[in-house]
Parts: sequence; C-alpha cells; structure tokens
Amino acid sequence: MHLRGTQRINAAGELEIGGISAVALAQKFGTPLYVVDEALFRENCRRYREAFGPDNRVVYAGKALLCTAICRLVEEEGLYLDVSSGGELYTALAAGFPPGRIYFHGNNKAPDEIRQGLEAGVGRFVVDNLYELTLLDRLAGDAGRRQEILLRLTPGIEAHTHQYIRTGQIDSKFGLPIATGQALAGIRQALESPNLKLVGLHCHIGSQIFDLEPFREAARVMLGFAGEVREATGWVIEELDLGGGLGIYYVSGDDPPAIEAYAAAILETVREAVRERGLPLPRVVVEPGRSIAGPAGITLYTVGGVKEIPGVRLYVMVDGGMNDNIRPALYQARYEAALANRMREEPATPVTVAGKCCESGDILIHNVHLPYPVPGDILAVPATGAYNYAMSMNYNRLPRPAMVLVGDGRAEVIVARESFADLTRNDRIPERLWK
Ligand SMILES: Cc1ncc(COP(=O)(O)O)c(C=O)c1O
Ligand SMILES: N[C@@H](CCCC[NH3+])C(=O)O
Repeated sequence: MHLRGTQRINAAGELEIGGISAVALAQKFGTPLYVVDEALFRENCRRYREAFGPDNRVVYAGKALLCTAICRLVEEEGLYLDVSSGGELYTALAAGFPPGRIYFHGNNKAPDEIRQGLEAGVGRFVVDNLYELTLLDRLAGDAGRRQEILLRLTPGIEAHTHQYIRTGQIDSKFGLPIATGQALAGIRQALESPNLKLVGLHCHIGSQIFDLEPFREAARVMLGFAGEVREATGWVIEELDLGGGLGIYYVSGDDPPAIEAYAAAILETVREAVRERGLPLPRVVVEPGRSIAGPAGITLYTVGGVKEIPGVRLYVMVDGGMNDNIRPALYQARYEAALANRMREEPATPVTVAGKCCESGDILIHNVHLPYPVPGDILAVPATGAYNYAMSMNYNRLPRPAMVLVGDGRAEVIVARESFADLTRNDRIPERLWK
C-alpha cells in the first residue's frame, strides 16, 4: 500500500495516521471508521491556493466530502465552497461558513433551495439551464437582490474517464451546450434579466482526469466562446470557472499530475487564450473535490469471516462494504489495502475483499495481496476521502460509520456513528397497524 500524508508504520508494525495507531483508532471508535488526515487535507488546500495565487479562486467541491468540521477546515484555509443542494448549503451555514464565499451549484435547484441561497446571501449561483435562469431572476427580484451568477456551459469536450463521471460532452444533463446555440441564448437572457448580474462562465468536464490537455482545451473553448460573445453582445467575461476534475492515485499505474502542474497548465493556457483574443485576463476559478479530500481519507474495517473456495478464491469479509463505499460497484473503482495491524508482514496472499451487504456485487476489492488474513485483523483502505462517506447509504439498515479527524496524536469525532435508533427515527407506524 502506497503511504501518503502522515501515514507511517510504527514500531509495533502497525499503520499510524496523524500520529495515532490505526489499530488504536479502530479499538476506540469501532469499525467501519473513516479517518481524515487533517494535515494532508489542509496541505492540499494550501497547495491549491498557492498554485492559483491571490488573483484566482479555489472553490472546494463539497460533494466530495462535507460535514460541519470539514467546512471549518475549508474556511480556515481560505478556500471558497461549492455546494450543490439545500442540504450542503445548510451544512455550510451551520458551520458558520461565510455565505459570500459560497458557489451554489445544481442542475435542478428547487424554488425553496433558491430562496434559501438568496436569503443566506451566497456569493454566486451557477445557473445550469434556461428554466433556472428565469426562476432565479424572479426569486431574486422577490428577495430584492441583484444576484451574481455564472452560467454553466457544456463545451463539448470528451474527457477520458468513466462514462458516469463525464460531464463536458454535449449530451449531458448539465449546462447549456455551446455548439447548439443554447449557451449564447442563455447569455442573452441573463443580460436581459434585471435581477441577475452575469459575472462569468463555468464548465466542468469530468472527474478523475489525469491528462492535462482536456483542461487546457476546455479553457481555450470557453475563452474562444467568450470572445464570440463579446462581439455578439458586448459582454466581457470577468470570471472563468473550469470546475474540478483532477485525478488522484488509487492503484499502481495511476499517475496524476501534481496540483502545481495542473494550475500552471490552466493559468498558462488562459493567458495565451486571452492574449490571442484581446480579452482582459479573467479571474480563474477551479473547484477541486477529489484531489483535496480523496487522499486525506482512509477507511478501517474489521475482518470477519475468511472463506477459501479451494482453487478459486479467498474471500475476506469486512464489516462495511458498498454502504460506505459504492464506488467499486458503481464505477468499477479500484483500491489498494493493507492489514493495519500487520504492516511488516509480506502481503503474499491474493484475496477478494467482500462487504456485508446482500448483493453479490458488494465486492470492495477484487484482487489485493495481503498477509493471510484472520478474523479480527484491521483492513485499511486508503484514498477513501472523496465520494465515499458522501455517497454512503443505509441499505440493509446498516448504520453509517463514524468519521474522525486525526492529527498530532489527536483523534476527534467529526461525524458520530449512526445508531440503530437513528435508523428508525423517521419511521412512522400508522395507528391502524398497532394491535
Ligand atoms: C460542478 C462540479 N464542480 C466540481 C466537481 C468536483 O470534481 P472533482 O471531485 O473531480 O474535483 C464536480 C464533480 O465532479 C462538479 O460537478
Ligand atoms: N462520485 C464520482 C464523482 C462524481 C463527481 C461529481 N460531479 C466518483 O466517485 O468518482
């Protein structure tokens, strides 16, 4: 297993994170357990902020991992925050995140969510379609506000990533396509909307991308279009938001560019593109989620049954599964793993790690080499900070795991483990069903 952030092997041969043994964490807080390495989360925020500089903005994409404590870290590190629902907005506000630093996303914001954003005074709405443009203009008028917006466009770029997380192509539920003329129609409508101020343009081409060229291409296409818009309407782009998408290392063979290389590629392309088109240099915005939160998270499980089907496979069953990490089932995502209590032993046995859900597809890792596992071992799966807890669920009525923030030998619960009582909290039995 590739160690990252504050992960080390301690004198007892155990995995340590943030100065604490993973085995001790599992004992104290139970498993499955999400562990967030505070130093690495903060370092990723800082690297983004420094690489993009004070004239640009780094907006953390809350969909990757959000809870109130994470909002505090993002705020302290001076980043902006992308929320994509009323629930994410509520979480940010509950954590005291400054509303002016919030970007409100979503391809189907409900009127109540829009009102919630207007009332809170969010900095930007990223408007996804013409219906939302009309609705937001009306609701902003009702609220007596002139709302600053970006318009989300689909630039027609195919990023080489899983089809479920590709978003830049024309046939996408997100954004207004440039190629069909709907983007220009949206801009004209925005410019005529009395309660909206169009500040800039947004696109997001997909996620877990290793190649920098699609990001460069997105910047060129967007600024090429901004040049055409200026000729057609006189409107000049102030802010160019290129979304998120930088990939991270999950398994051997993954080779993501560094945050600094990604920033340099984007900033250089933007400078070239505006020079060619005689446009003023816009503020550049990026919205990283996975590349900030992903590497900072690690999940700990306890090994239960170990089942050998002779000549076929060794199944290692853990006490979590697709409930806390749906990515292998949904995107064929791959992960490394190690036995946190036996880090110095040779990982010589090929195993299949299975979860505890009633689904044959609940396989967390199809093939990973471990020391021959026994019940009670602690299995650590790294790089689970993004789109794991955020996509967790209660299938089979499994309570969601706890999350702890670790650093400097300290571990603090930032999301409590769900209890069985939490599972029935919203259940209701109609009177007639009581005997
Ligand atoms: C609009 C938008 N911004 C940012 C992100 C974050 O992307 P990533 O986690 O790949 O950096 C997403 C999700 O992919 C998104 O849809
Ligand atoms: N949930 C996806 C990423 C989606 C990004 C949201 N726009 C994943 O785990 O890879």
